[in-house]
Amino acid sequence: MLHITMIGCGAIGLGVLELLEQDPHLLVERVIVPPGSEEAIGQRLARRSSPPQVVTALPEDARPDLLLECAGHQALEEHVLPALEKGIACLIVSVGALSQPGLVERLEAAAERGNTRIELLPGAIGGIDALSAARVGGLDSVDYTGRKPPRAWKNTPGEQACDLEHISEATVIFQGSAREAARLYPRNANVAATLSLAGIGLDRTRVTLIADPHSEENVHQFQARGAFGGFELNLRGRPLAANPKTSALTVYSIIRALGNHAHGISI
Ligand SMILES: NC(=O)C1=CN([C@@H]2O[C@H](COP(=O)(O)OP(=O)(O)OC[C@H]3O[C@@H](n4cnc5c(N)ncnc54)[C@H](OP(=O)(O)O)[C@@H]3O)[C@@H](O)[C@H]2O)C=CC1
Ligand SMILES: O=C([O-])CC(=O)C(=O)O
Repeated sequence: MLHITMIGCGAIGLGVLELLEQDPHLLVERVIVPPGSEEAIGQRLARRSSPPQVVTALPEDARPDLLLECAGHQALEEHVLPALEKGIACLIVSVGALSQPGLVERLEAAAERGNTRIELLPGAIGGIDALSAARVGGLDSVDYTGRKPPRAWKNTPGEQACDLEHISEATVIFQGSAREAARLYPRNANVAATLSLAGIGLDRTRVTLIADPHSEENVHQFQARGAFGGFELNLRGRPLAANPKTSALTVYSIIRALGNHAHGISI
């Protein structure tokens, strides 16, 4: 059985706990939450059959088999970097954090010193295997469009770009590089960052973000061109009820990745 510590217990974290109850090979034994929320989250988890321990940092002597991040960009600096140094393998979904200059190099160096690995999960998007394979032959362009209902852009700079409550047509709220998208939209542009890191980088990947009052889904589209040929993907993700910014596929992507670590066959 693999022992997992999970960072963050919000929409994704609760979804992961729910689904892992079915799998005897995987146990979330501990969750790391922000200081001040231990009691509320502890009470929420107490109803579960085997509730994880709730802490605000990884205990000094703890050595989980895997550390799973589903908290937000800040958690990489706070929890993932020190865990890698200690030799703990980490899986992350807040991939947009890697747009911060120097963080990729620091994560890589920490993993090397700890003789371990950090895995960037595909989360809400698919096709990362094909895109990163295509990169080997050379890529000319990758263009990404993220389209979500207006409620998914609340508390983002999208509020300054348009009147989210009253738009009647699909409205472009951002156009620029994936690096800029990930910085301005940390909770909505992790897919843009993932595509960039698999493809032609954060500065060359062109991103368009759209608030669309006619969409009930989080739609992720990209086109890639290169020596391999061409590739288009259009993924219509169902948002999680607990967080309209986040697609349900992100939870399933985590379950798949954890299963691949625990089971005899990985796919
Ligand atoms: N790769 C992908 O495709 C996707 C990636 N994501 C990433 O996953 C993250 C989580 O998504 P989701 O679950 O929907 O968000 P939620 O806001 O529902 O949950 C995040 C939880 O993590 C907690 N948290 C925040 N910072 C820390 C920290 N430093 N240490 C421990 N806990 C922390 C939050 O606490 P509090 O509310 O008190 O701040 C909250 O309870 C997103 O912020 C985004 O970065 C999301 C969707 C897709
Ligand atoms: O869950 C999604 O649809 C994608 C998302 O939020 C992100 O890219 O950060």
